[in-house]
Amino acid sequence: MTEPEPHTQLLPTINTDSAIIMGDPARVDRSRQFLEDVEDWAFNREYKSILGTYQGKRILIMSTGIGAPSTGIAVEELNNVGVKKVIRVGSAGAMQAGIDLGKLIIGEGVVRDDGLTSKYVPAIYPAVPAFRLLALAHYYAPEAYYGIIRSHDGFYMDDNAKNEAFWSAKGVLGADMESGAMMVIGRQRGLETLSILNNVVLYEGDLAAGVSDLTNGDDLMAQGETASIKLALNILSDQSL
Ligand SMILES: O=P(O)(O)O[C@H]1O[C@H](CO)[C@@H](O)[C@H]1O
Ligand SMILES: O=c1cc[nH]c(=O)[nH]1
Repeated sequence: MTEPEPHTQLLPTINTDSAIIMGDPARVDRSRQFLEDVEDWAFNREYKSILGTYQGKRILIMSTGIGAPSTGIAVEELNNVGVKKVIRVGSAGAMQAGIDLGKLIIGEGVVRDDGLTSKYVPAIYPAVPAFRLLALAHYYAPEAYYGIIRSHDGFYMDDNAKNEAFWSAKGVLGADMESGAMMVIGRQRGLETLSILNNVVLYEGDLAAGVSDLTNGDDLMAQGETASIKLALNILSDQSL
């Protein structure tokens, strides 16, 4: 008998090639309302998973916890059970002035400022999304902000302001902690990936306060979260895939 994956508890009997991942297990619960025929799958460590259908397409939604290592495990275990397309629906801090709260930032590529992915492939290897998924994002959400994002490892770093000023000046749009790992490891395993981020911190705003506002359901951020989940569902259920 096939054993469940050790961390996510997934099995090939999830019977879908498409998954949405997100850091926060509570966001998985908030995603239920958009699916039909919802089935709880597992909740082990930080990995909470549900299955359901959206416009006839069966889709897995699963949390990964925070950061590259736990996301790397999630991507590996998704691959082990037959998932081929993964979209991250995360939160981010804006790195350019003028990107309002709740606006969507979609990565055309990621600055790999994490510790894990260079253990897979050298740092000169690009972290990029799948063109097919990115093209569908443009179709369903032409108004989103598209560009380079930065995935980092340290939320409470003494040199945050300096690093953000540096990468902002290079044109980076927003920061998260998982997109780079998902894209690099996903690409190594032959998966198609995309990252859709809901802005929860204005550029040069208070990082911790922004994340708390998301937890407390601030209106603009809640709307951004809903928009990001629906966009991922529309892409993964598109007939062209
Ligand atoms: O809201 P999630 O998906 O967890 O994403 C962002 O929020 C967390 C930090 O507060 C990090 O995981 C970051 O990438
Ligand atoms: O600024 C932010 C906000 C959320 N998550 C991050 O990684 N950075």
